[in-house]
Amino acid sequence: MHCQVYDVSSYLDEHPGGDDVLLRATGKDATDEFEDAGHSKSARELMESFCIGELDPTPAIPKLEIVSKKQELEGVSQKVINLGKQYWVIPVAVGLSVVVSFLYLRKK
Ligand code: HEM
Repeated sequence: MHCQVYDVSSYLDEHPGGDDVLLRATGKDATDEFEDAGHSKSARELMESFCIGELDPTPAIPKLEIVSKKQELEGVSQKVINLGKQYWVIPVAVGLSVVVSFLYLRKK
């Protein structure tokens, strides 16, 4: 709540609002729920005795994938090989048509 972290585990049985509301707010920002309940000044003072720390406002650092130069080159050469594999049909088709036209012209 309010960028602070509270450990209310020892207060569950004593909380006048019940333990269920506290348990439901565990592990998340309960600022709105806390404010909606209209807590008194003494409740806010009591709350401070349960404060265990501050929430770190810095966003989590995204995980980066480490790719070595060698892996990168291997990826490129694999792509070229795959491309070559796909286009074997063209030279074969050209070769076949040359043979067929040669045979056809020889018959004439
Ligand atoms: C360390 C944290 C908290 C403390 C010390 C605390 C303390 C109290 C106290 C003393 C009361 C009695 C009324 C008053 O004096 O204001 C109360 C009532 C209540 N609290 Fe909390 N509270 C805490 C957190 C929360 C949270 C996180 C929620 C909601 C998720 C919550 C929900 C309520 C509700 C619903 C009531 C009943 C209000 C009513 O009957 O009108 N409290 N609390």
